[in-house]
Amino acid sequence: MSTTCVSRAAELTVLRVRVPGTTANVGSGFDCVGIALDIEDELELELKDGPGATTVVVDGEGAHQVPLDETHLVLRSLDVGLAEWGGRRHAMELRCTNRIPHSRGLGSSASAIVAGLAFAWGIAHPGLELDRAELTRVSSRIEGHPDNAGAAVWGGAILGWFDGDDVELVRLRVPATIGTRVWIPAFEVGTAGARSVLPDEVPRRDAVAQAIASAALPLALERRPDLLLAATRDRLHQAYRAELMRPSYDLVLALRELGVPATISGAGPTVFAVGTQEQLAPGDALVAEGFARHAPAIGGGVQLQRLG
Ligand SMILES: Nc1ncnc2c1ncn2[C@@H]1O[C@H](COP(=O)(O)OP(=O)(O)OP(=O)(O)O)[C@@H](O)[C@H]1O
Ligand SMILES: N[C@@H](CCO)C(=O)O
Repeated sequence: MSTTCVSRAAELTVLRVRVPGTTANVGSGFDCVGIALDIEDELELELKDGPGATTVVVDGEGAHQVPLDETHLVLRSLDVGLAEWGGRRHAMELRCTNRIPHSRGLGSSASAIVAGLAFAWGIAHPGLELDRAELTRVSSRIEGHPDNAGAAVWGGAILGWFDGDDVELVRLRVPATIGTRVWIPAFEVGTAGARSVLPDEVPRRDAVAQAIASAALPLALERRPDLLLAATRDRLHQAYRAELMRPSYDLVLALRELGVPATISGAGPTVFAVGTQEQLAPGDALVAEGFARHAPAIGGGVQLQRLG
């Protein structure tokens, strides 16, 4: 078994992964709706012969913050993938060009996890296409919920949830007439902290309102943009997190007041909006100081390429 893995890995030189950032929740779809965005990290893993040390080189977002050793999230996820699918660690160099901002609600951690798992798949199964269902299962287990991870794996928009240890995932067909906007602030909010302020129980009227909005959300994204403002209305998480990201929460309220289907992206503090050009236009005219506004296309899923 180990002989097979050594000879397989020795045929590989460099694996390249491109992975999109993602927005989660889209308002009412807490922990289950995600959309990939065309803001991509690009990573290369150079495999060297035999065992030995791993070096990590990071450019771009998080370059001076992420660890450059075995605790790097991509390497930790790669190890989980190798334990799942077989294959062993060689000496290697990991090179990351990061464009997804960290701790802003654009799914950077899920993307790093998916990238590490895609490398592991490439080592364990050279020549085989990525098994996206497997990647979704393992990345969602590491991340804890499938919204960001599922969207990073498959691209486009997804609805995903745990069914025991498995993940049920439905790909949503969002028409090309639907666009997105993100307003990215300079400050960061960690996901763990943003989850810790959520209550364990909510009033029944909020639960009912959330059920109605989240039931309408896939329909609104696929073919009823006129429902997007109502379907993205949240009663479960955004208001509870407002004090952690007051400027973002206020911007969401101002945009929604103008009819723009705006939400907090993931656990924040980026603000996200989705809709037709007509629905998004009032937001483009709004001055939002302290935020960098972008109009990313809806992104594709993780890609694994073998070079040499
Ligand atoms: N490309 C990366 N390489 C290494 N570590 C990363 C990378 N991206 C994220 N991380 C780790 O994940 C942390 C950010 O994760 P966190 O879950 O707080 O935010 P997020 O994933 O950007 O946002 P959200 O989950 O709300 O969309 C970073 O501080 C860093 O430790
Ligand atoms: N659904 C998650 C996304 C962040 O990982 C949350 O809002 O906490």
